[in-house]
Amino acid sequence: MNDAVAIVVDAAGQRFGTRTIFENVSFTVATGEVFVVLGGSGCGKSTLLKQMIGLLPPTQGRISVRGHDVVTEVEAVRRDIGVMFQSGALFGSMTLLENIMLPLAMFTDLPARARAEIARIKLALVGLADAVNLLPSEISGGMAKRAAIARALALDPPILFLDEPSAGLDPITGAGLDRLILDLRAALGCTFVVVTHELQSIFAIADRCVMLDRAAKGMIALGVPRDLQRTSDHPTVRAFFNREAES
Ligand SMILES: Nc1ncnc2c1ncn2[C@@H]1O[C@H](COP(=O)(O)OP(=O)(O)OP(=O)(O)O)[C@@H](O)[C@H]1O
Repeated sequence: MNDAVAIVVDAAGQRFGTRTIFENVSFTVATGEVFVVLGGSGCGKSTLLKQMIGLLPPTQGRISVRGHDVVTEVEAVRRDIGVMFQSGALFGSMTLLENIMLPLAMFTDLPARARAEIARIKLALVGLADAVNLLPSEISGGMAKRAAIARALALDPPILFLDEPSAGLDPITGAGLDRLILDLRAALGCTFVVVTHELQSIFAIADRCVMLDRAAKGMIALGVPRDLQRTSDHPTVRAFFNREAES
C-alpha cells in the first residue's frame, strides 16, 4: 500500500437499470487531504460517496480505500472510515455521551468507563465538552452536526466522509463547521472527503475537489478550487466557481 494515497477511484461508474448516473470517474485522494465532491443536484455525489464507503458496489471500475477494494474487502474498508450521513441523525432518547459511546459498544470490548471517557474526549474535540449530558432535542442544528462528527470519530478512523455537513445551517454556523474540519485535520491528521455545494465552504476547506455533472454523466473538473475558478474552460465549472462574485 502507498501510504501517501488514501483513496483511489479508477474509472468508477454507476448505472441504475438502464440509466447511467456517471461513468469514468477517476481521481485519488491523498492522505491528510480535505477532498470535496461537488456538483448540481442529482449528479451522483451521494452515489459516489456510497461507492467509496462500500455501501454500493460500482457497476464499472474499481475503488480502493487504503489499499483495500471497497467491494471485495469491505470489512477492512469499514474499519478505516467514519461516516456522517446527510441526515446525521442522533438517537433522540440518548444523551450526546451515550450516542457517541454507541459505536464503541458495538465494535470494541472496552468497559463502560473507558467508552465514556473516549466519548467525552471526542465531544471535547468538536467543542461539545459542556453538552455531554444533553439530549439531541436540547441542542442546536450546528451542535447536532458536531455531535454526529464526534460519533463518526469514535473509533479513530483515519478517513472521514461527511455528506453535506453544512446543509440546513446558517452561514456563520456553517463556517464554524468548516473551521472544525480544518482543526480536526490539524489535530488528528485525518483525511476528509466532504460532499458539499456551498461555495464558501469549498474555498475554505478543500485542498482539491472533483466536480460531477448530470448532463455530462461524469466528472467535468478536478483540481484546486481557486485554480479551477481561474483556468477552467468548462462553462458549468466557470459558472459554479464564479457565483462567488454574486454572493
Ligand atoms: N438506488 C437507486 N436506484 C435508482 N436511482 C437512484 C438510486 N440512488 C440514486 N438514484 C438516482 O441517481 C441520481 C443521483 O443521485 P444522488 O443522490 O447521488 O445525487 P446527488 O448529486 O447526491 O444529489 P443531491 O445534491 O440532490 O443530494 C438521482 O437521479 C437519483 O434519483
